[in-house]
Amino acid sequence: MSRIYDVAVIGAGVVGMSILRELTRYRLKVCSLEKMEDVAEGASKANSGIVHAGYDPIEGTKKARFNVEGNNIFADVCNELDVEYKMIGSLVVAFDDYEINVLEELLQRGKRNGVKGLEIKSQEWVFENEPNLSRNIKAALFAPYSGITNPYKLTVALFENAIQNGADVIFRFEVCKIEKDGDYFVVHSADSRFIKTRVLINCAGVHADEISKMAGAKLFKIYPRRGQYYILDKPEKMPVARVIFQVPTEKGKGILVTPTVDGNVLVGPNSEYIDSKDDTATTQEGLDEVFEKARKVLPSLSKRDVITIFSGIRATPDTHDFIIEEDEDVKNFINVAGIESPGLTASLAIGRYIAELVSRKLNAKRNLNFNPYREDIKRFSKLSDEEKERMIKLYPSFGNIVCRCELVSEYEIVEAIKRGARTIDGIKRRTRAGMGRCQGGFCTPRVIDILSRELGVSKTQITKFGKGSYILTEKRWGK
Ligand SMILES: O=P(O)(O)OC[C@H](O)CO
Ligand code: FES
Repeated sequence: MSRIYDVAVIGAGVVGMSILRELTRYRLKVCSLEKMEDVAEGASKANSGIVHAGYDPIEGTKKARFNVEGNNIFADVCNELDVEYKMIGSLVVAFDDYEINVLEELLQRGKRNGVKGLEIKSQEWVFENEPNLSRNIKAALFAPYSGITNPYKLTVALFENAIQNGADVIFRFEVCKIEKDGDYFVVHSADSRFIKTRVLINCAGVHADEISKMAGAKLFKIYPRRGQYYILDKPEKMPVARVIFQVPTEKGKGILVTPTVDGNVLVGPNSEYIDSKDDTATTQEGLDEVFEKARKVLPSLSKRDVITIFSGIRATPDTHDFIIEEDEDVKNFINVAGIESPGLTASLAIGRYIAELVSRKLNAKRNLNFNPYREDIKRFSKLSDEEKERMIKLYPSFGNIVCRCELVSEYEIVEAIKRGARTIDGIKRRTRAGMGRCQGGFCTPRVIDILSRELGVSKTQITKFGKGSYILTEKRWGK
């Protein structure tokens, strides 16, 4: 296989997919190269899903610029892509005078970064508006334009819209060598495929330092920094209405408590440097740290409500800021690296910035057929009874519930497969089948059946996330 492109993006996380989608606004042949079987397999599937206001990053940094720009456009892009985004606001809570001073610093920094609406609220205001928070809280910084989204659904939506507009995404393409051939980069995969491209963009997340080195470009280091989380069952009444942060420390923004757009409660993350870039284990120590710190803010937090735990790995750069630049020595090689928090918020603005930069560089014309709109899969759980009836008449499989915890129909699972899901996790992230209270105990075998039927492969070929993560084996004993 060999294909020739104008632009190739390495890595199909939220940043890579945002850049890819923005590139399709121009008349360019573009692709993304992804080593896994699906999009959002790295940090994009395991983070807090927070759309930050922009008071945290130091003024003048790329983090500050793209955080604020990203926040400003987030609602519009989510609207175009039919992705949930709720601007619920956030509080940073302070427990003593020292922390109240930190709130003041954050307020001033936020103003310098161009963040609107920041206010320090009194203890009374906090208790009136967030009655379940600890009575030891003395004040809080309120940011009305902070919000929440679903990070992997956003990545999927960007991917689908990029494909709709003519981009290619090549999966299972693990980049192992990058060479120059005249004006082209030749990018080789571990399984002996290659593509050629005029511009190469490095969005390889925790592996971005290795890719930059492979291209002979800037040397930097990405340190994997893990964060562990709890997800709580959907409560009858949300214990918090906003994203609740504690004051940041040198370890980051600290452990937060937030509603998710899907109606669960998310608690985490801690912050620990680890040796392996792939070590997404959770540990008792890490989870205990998360729970204790979160309980300080929300004393009613109970482990009885936990339905699952997970960890995600931040791509922390040794430069202390996002690395977003064309390489000084390797022309047409662009690093978009070290995109740790607030990377999700920044991703949409980074996409626009890079696509404009590349279009100028290649003198590309506008793609007049670009369609910014993408429609989400119709969801059984979201429709009224009349709408459900109408859908079931049109598509009988809409009336067959596969995941009873999250009320996901067979129609939704088949639709997710048509749109590119190939694994159990791919189905889970697109439909929520497996994300309910029983964590897939009931629905996973049925999802395997549907994947096997729709893809025309045996059930033993179905994986959780590709790369040998098989669920079933052939029967090898007895009759
Ligand atoms: O601890 P930080 O600063 O990396 O931030 C992690 C937050 O959960 C970001 O949403
Ligand atoms: S039935 Fe799907 S998560 Fe419980």
